[in-house]
Amino acid sequence: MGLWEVVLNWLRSLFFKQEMELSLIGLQNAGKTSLVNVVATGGYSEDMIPTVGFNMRKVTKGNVTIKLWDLGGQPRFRSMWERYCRAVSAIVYVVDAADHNNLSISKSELHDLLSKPALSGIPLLVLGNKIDKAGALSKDALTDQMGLRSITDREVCCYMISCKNSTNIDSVIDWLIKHSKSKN
Ligand SMILES: Nc1nc2c(ncn2[C@@H]2O[C@H](COP(=O)(O)OP(=O)(O)OP(=O)(O)O)[C@@H](O)[C@H]2O)c(=O)[nH]1
Ligand SMILES: [Mg+2]
Repeated sequence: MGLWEVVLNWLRSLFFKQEMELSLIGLQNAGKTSLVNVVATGGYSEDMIPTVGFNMRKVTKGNVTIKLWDLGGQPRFRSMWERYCRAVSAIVYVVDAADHNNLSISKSELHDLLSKPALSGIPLLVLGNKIDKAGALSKDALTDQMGLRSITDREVCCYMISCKNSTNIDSVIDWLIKHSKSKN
């Protein structure tokens, strides 16, 4: 990119809204819909209804409008994950870091998804959620158990978060905004 183009893009970003599209993926009960609520309104509830199919939400942060596809994580909805990931700027994969019993299935669903040719190269943000719970894994342990070091064909980033306590939600939003800009 030439200098003139960089300056133009910067000027454009000051005056025009940018849009990005994201998909939120992960097993049922991981906290995907809770994350959408926390990012959109800051609200958190224990009393959540499992997502049937998918929901679409638009959230505006600064001059970036983020279109979020919040997908259902139950087994019957997993076959549609790939379809909703094809056009996105990034895939956000949410894991319940305190649910040790479901980690290996979460890992295999993630690696299955990433093996789809249509999704090659799409940046991946893995979020270990529920770190407020006793027994939640550390980032290192989660990285290990999810096999994240073996993913070398795309940019991979991992944060440990709590939707309940709003821990690290700012870092997530910063990462998302950064990836919307690099796309334009
Ligand atoms: N302790 C704790 N519980 C959380 C946190 N985030 C979400 N939960 C709880 O986890 C449960 C499931 O949350 P959802 O956001 O509905 O999970 P989901 O991934 O959207 O589930 P599906 O829509 O079925 O795929 C709810 O009872 C939430 O209150 C967190 O950070 N800490
Ligand atoms: Mg949901």
